[in-house]
Order: sequence, then structure tokens, then C-alpha cells
Amino acid sequence: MTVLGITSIEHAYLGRSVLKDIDLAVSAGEILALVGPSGCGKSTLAHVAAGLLEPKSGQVERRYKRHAMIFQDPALLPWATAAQNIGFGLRFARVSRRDRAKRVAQAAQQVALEPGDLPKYPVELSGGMRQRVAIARALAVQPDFIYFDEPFTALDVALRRRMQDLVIATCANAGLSGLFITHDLHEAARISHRVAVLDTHGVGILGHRQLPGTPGERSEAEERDWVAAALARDPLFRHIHDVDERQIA
Ligand SMILES: Nc1ncnc2c1ncn2[C@@H]1O[C@H](COP(=O)(O)OP(=O)(O)OP(=O)(O)O)[C@@H](O)[C@H]1O
Repeated sequence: MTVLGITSIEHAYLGRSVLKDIDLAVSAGEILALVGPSGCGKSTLAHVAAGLLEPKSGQVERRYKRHAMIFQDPALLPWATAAQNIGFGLRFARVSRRDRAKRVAQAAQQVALEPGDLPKYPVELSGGMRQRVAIARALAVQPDFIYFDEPFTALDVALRRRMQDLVIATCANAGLSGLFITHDLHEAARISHRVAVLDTHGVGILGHRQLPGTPGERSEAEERDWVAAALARDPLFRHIHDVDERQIA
């Protein structure tokens, strides 16, 4: 069953075409990674899919109940504590004070934030903790679909892996679906069921490849071999550069 269906999407900024002829579908329980070189329109596509941007033409069909978004920048309210940031969306959803406290505590636990961190303000938290608060804020609304837009790019290697594992486990346990934007094929191979490639100039999805097995159950060697083969032999990934963070570190 398709939970996100994108058909013939076209978008332009100030008359300059950014996306054209985009068709994409995400199935229930599937994490679809969208890769493509910098500036090809990945974020724009995620914004259109999530309804933050109105496309010039085309249709977006959302069959999920509730979505959440996790961006590279945690974008926390500086004047609110970690707990208040996590519960922010719940106030608008008119969740009672008591349920809010329960859901904040539960989401904080899911991302391994200590109870002692919850009264702290963003300025008192490390970069990784801030990103964990942002993930907890997304989980607190109990979404069945999550948009990820390069959420871990700014984190160091070890933390990035922990956050990836957290996302894999959370999505698998709750049967969530998602669209995961990344320019890193290694990250895509780790986190997703299927990888789609956006054209360098945003003109169509060039194709997609199903990954073997399930995220979280592949070994590091399997992921590495899949990426190496894709980059060496699969013309679909011709324009994708090898940005394995382990090589940079
Ligand atoms: N608000 C905006 N106004 C005008 N142009 C924009 C705007 N946002 C993005 N663009 C342009 O649209 C193109 C696609 O940008 P987008 O951020 O979607 O690409 P991306 O693939 O996500 O890039 P990256 O991987 O570097 O984040 C780029 O040329 C960018 O400069």
C-alpha cells in the first residue's frame, strides 16, 4: 500500500525550474532514501511532499495519518527547556498536560535523553543532545510517517551512527514509513529499504534500487559491498560521489 504518492511534480523558484517530471511512491513500513548531488532539489522535493511548499503542478497524495520532520538543524526554541521543546507540537494538538508529560518522558527515553537533561535549555546541551531533542520532538507526536532531511550531516561520526541506529530501531519497532534525504550513499544503504536517485538537475527520478535485507539487520560489510558495487558498476549512481564519513574521519 502506498502511503506517499508523488505524481508529475514540477516546481520553480522565482521562475527558475528546480523539479520536473517527478514521480515517487513510498509504501507502508518502507524507508525510502532519496539521494542526488548537492543542489539537485532533494530538500525542495521533501518540502513539497510534506506540504510545506505548494508545487507549480502535479499531485501529492498523503495516505498516512500524521507526519513529523527532522532536519539537519534541530531548530529548537532557545527560550524553552528540552522537555518543552519535545512537547511543543503536543500543545497545538491539545493534548492534556498530563498526557503531554507522559509522552515527553516516553519520547525522551526513546532517544536516550536522561531525565536530568529535560529541564535544560538548548544552550546547555551538546550538538548531539540537541539533535536527540529534535528527534524526540518528532516522535512525541506519534507520527506514522517521518521526513528526514539530512538530519545527521552536522554530527560527528560516532554520534551519527548512534542516531542512525536509533532511527532504524524506532522506525522498525513502530512500523513507520519515511522519506530520508541524504547525499551519502553509505547512510542510505544503512538506513533504507530502497534508494531512489534524483537527476542532477531535478528532472525526474533516474531510477531506484531495492537493498538486500532489512535496515538494522545488514552487516557493515554487506552495506559497504553494496555501496562499492553501486558506485563501481551501476550507471544509476554515476553522479553520486563517495562521501563515506569513515573515510573523511
Ligand atoms: N527558497 C529558495 N529560493 C530560491 N531558490 C532556492 C530556494 N531553495 C532552494 N533553492 C535552489 O533550488 C535548488 C535546489 O535546492 P535544494 O535545497 O532543494 O537542493 P538539495 O539537493 O537539497 O541540495 P543540498 O544537498 O545541497 O541540500 C538549488 O539551486 C537552490 O539554490
